[in-house]
Amino acid sequence: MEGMRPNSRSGRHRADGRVHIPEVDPLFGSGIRMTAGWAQHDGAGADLGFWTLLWRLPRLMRISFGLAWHAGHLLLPVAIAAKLLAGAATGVVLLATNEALALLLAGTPTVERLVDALPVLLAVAAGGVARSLLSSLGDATNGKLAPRIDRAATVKLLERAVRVELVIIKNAEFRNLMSAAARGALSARMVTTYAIALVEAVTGLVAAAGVLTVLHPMLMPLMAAVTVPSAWGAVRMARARFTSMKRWTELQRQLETLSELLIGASPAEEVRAHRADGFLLHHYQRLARLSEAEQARLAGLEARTTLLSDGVAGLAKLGMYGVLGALLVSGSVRLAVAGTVLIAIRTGTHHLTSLVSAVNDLYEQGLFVQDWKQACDRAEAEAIRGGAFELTAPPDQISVRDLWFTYPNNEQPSLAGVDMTIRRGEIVALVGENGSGKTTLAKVLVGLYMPQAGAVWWDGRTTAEVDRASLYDHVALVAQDFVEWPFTARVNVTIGRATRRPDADALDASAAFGRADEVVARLDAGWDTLLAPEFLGGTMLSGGQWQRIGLARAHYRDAAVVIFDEPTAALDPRAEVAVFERVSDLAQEGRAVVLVTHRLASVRRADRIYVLERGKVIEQGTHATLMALNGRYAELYTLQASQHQDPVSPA
Ligand SMILES: Nc1ncnc2c1ncn2[C@@H]1O[C@H](COP(=O)(O)OP(=O)(O)OP(=O)(O)O)[C@@H](O)[C@H]1O
Repeated sequence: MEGMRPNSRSGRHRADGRVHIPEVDPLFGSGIRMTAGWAQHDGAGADLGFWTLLWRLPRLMRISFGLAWHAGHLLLPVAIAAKLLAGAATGVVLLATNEALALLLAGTPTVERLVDALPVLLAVAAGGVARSLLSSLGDATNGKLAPRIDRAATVKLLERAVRVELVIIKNAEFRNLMSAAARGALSARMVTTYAIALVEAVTGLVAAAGVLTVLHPMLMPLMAAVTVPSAWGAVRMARARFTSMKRWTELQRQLETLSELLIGASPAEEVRAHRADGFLLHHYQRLARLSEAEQARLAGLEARTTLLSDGVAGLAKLGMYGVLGALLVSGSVRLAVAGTVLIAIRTGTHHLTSLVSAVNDLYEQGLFVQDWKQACDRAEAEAIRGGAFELTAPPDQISVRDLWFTYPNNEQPSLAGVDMTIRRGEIVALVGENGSGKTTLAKVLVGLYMPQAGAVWWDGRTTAEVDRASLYDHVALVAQDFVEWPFTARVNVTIGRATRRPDADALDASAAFGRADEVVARLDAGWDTLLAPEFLGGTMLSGGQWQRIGLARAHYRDAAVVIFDEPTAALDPRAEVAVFERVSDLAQEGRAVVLVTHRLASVRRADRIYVLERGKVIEQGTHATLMALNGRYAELYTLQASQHQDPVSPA
């Protein structure tokens, strides 16, 4: 337990700030909470005293207010001003009430006295109406502002995230920050909502306290004595709810995971065939009971806290009545003032309770907004910063010299001193065992990753010198894990070059290249079929059908440098042969083709083959020279070829 500090019975905070649930769950081990960035602030307020929260609030609110100003300009000041004026109206209503009571209770009630009190009574009513109108104006303005903040925060995060270097966006720590930031974008609107509620609570409280002080200096401490127990109850319950939420959120996520597994489409086959349904349902019930127990515990605590705070407040009220009575008897206050005091104390208690809960909510949501800010700043700092040189024409040759590349958090380099060259009109094949660095090399070649040492030359410029967007303009990529866009078949191909004007001939040619024409012909709505079974009317494609669509997309991109990373892994033999023939055509048309594959029969036609092992090129040459060399390539090739021969029958 070194490096931990006790927090609650349900969990401990480690020195690194992550939550550790001590009980080991039979399904989730020590909990899934620790992996999710957004979960780290849930219940954050539970660790701090109320005054510490108050002290840290302005810094958190500054970020949200900046965003609110950017999203809605005057809307936030208008909402705050409306709530301030509503608070002032509360003060006016209290003072007018006091006047009215003074007039009405000055002696035995008569019609004249009532008539005299009428203007003041009208002022009480008008003040009440004004307060409601102003408060509603504040709420309506905030209602207009909140979705704008939402959009502004989310769009800012998306715009920045999409420009981040690939190596960073794939990093686990950055992914956690992004997941917290996505939640923070939603929290930004809540911070302003709670801040406006806070303004209303503070002004209401100040109005009540101010009126009491004006009436008699002794009355303000009286209100404090009556409201403090309620405030204590509110703080205690807010804290208890936070602490409980830690456990509840954890259980809730586990329950959601189980219910997704039970009703989800992708695990459905295995859930049935392996009869996992009973197992999953049993654990769902078990965890749901835990969640129920936690909620029941909280309800019990709430009841006890309310009882205690109400009891103490009752005693305080008794004392207050005693003091009020003494003041009345001694003639220090009039009967009318005593009536106003009771109303003011009720108003003050209400606003104090709202204030406490607004501060708690503000702090917790503010932490998420801080994550959003941090993620936006980090994304900006990690944005792709290419050189200034615009690559208007495609390169004639790409070459790498003594190239070294190590992924962040890896100790071993994935590329260690690689030399290679590819020219337009050539097919270069990268082969080697799993993890030898083929995919990494292909990505470094086209500027998706930047080498730590050595350089990738696109003609006379390195990838670091050129503007990266202009470089990507000349690249088409069929990645191993190519994207299955949840859009129509047409968009799935044309997104390869979304800026191109619709061109039916080009679309047909690309479909023919990847043999996607056969796939589209079988779709109910042809090119307009939605390829996303998760949406109504969507269709599901097989792995090989998707691969054909991916190939068509790369062709539609019409780029001079084409990377094929295992382009035929899911294709049937006929489609595979056809695709490899068309890959040769691409080279003959003057493109530079990099082919990463384990199907060695298909690399025989390559102009050069590079054999990689642990990030190094160990052999290179044509198929014929490598076979003659009788090294690793020849060994792998012979091994694969032998799979196609009939087994020798035992004599
Ligand atoms: N995003 C990543 N983060 C960290 N390490 C990575 C990442 N991608 C690859 N690696 C590591 O880099 C090395 C080379 O991986 P690479 O994907 O380039 O191999 P490959 O030759 O293409 O393998 P395969 O034939 O299995 O596709 C491996 O050791 C792998 O673990």
